[in-house]
Amino acid sequence: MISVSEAISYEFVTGPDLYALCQQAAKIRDAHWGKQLTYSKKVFIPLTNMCRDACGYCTFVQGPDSPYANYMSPAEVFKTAYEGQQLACKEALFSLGERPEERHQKARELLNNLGYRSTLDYLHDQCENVLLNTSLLPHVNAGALSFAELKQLKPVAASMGMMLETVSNDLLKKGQAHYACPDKTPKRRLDTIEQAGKLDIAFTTGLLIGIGESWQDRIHSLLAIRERHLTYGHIQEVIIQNFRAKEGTLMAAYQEPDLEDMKRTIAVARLLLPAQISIQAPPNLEQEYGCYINAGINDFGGISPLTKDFINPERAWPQISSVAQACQGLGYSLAERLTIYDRFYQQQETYLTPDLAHRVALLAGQSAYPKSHQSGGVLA
Ligand SMILES: O=c1nc2n(C[C@H](O)[C@H](O)[C@H](O)CO)c3cc(O)ccc3cc-2c(=O)[nH]1
Ligand SMILES: C[C@H]1O[C@@H](n2cnc3c(N)ncnc32)[C@H](O)[C@@H]1O
Ligand code: MET
Ligand code: SF4
Repeated sequence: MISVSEAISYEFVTGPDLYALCQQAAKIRDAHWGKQLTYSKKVFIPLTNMCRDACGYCTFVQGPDSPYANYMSPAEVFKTAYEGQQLACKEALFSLGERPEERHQKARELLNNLGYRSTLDYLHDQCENVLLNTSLLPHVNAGALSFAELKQLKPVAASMGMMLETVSNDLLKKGQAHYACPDKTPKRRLDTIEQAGKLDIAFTTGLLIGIGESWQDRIHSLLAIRERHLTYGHIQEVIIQNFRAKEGTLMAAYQEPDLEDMKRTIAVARLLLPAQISIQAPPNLEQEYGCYINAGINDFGGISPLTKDFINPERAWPQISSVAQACQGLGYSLAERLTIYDRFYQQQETYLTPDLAHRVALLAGQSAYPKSHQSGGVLA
């Protein structure tokens, strides 16, 4: 693993050529993860599209005056999860806006109609709804959370996540991606990762690429994740996600990162992070997603046979068979995994309640759940 001083001084951008960098990264990936890539068969549950933040790239969010602003009802949550189960999905990905009731009267009213005062209390109970009525494992992506909130959710989610996005404070300024986003301050994001570590939650995080951050910011973001993982050992995957420009947003005309930029960032992530952390990139946000394999990813994240990617609804999921073909063309196989990686399931007393551990065991029996490839400490 590269040292901090090496990482910061390393001239990843102008230095090693992209081909050599990718080869180095792929070698580390092959040594740790073997010739197998993974994905998780999931349904997307956009519990609410209201939010107190206003990210300059987001089309998921709906303002209080929008006719589409909503909370899903318990019946809708159940229906989505149940239909997913019928299609052999094993993950219920709860992804939602952050604390809308703290900003919008409309959100308070909608929540009140459901019998709640807090979105996170409602989220907790809807994870329970999925657990009580289906075999799916909830994964919670609810943005920045406190120690108490993470602790409350731990018994009802097999894993959780939150994109760090970037450690750059510059993007909080007027006209930038994170202006007017109290939940996107690097401090709150880093604190969430830290608290999840203290609570032994198998955690997903990641970088959003091309939202105005510099190369140095990307390296510092990766190092910040690495530092916390070296303390707590809880980071299961790091997503390298490319920004997609959307009509009607502040960043509609903003340049999207190109494939080279993505490949270089993926390779750098693979070189900077411990090998046991999975590197994921979504296959629906890039036509040439097969190229990510050569840059060192070992995972494609959640793919749904039922629901669209509500955050990028115009970007359809590729067929799982097409992803498998892309893998095979490069000498890799594609296997299904669960939302919690095997390494954490192997430490179930720490990371899961007995009930969740039992459910993971049942689902693992239904899929070729990839086992951890190598043991070893967090420094592996
Ligand atoms: O379909 C999506 N899934 C997203 N996922 C889900 C992910 O694809 C998988 O469900 C997880 O890898 C399961 O382990 C996220 C999960 C997180 O914890 C944090 C951020 C994301 C972001 C997305 C996203 O933009 N679109
Ligand atoms: C779930 C995650 O999706 C990401 N996200 C939100 N909007 C976009 C976009 N336009 N392009 C790519 N990713 C996006 C954010 O980083 C959020 O945390
Ligand atoms: N609001 C959360 C975040 O931005 C998760 C969903 S984003 C559409 O991290
Ligand atoms: S990206 Fe997440 S936090 Fe930002 S506006 Fe959209 S829902 Fe809210």
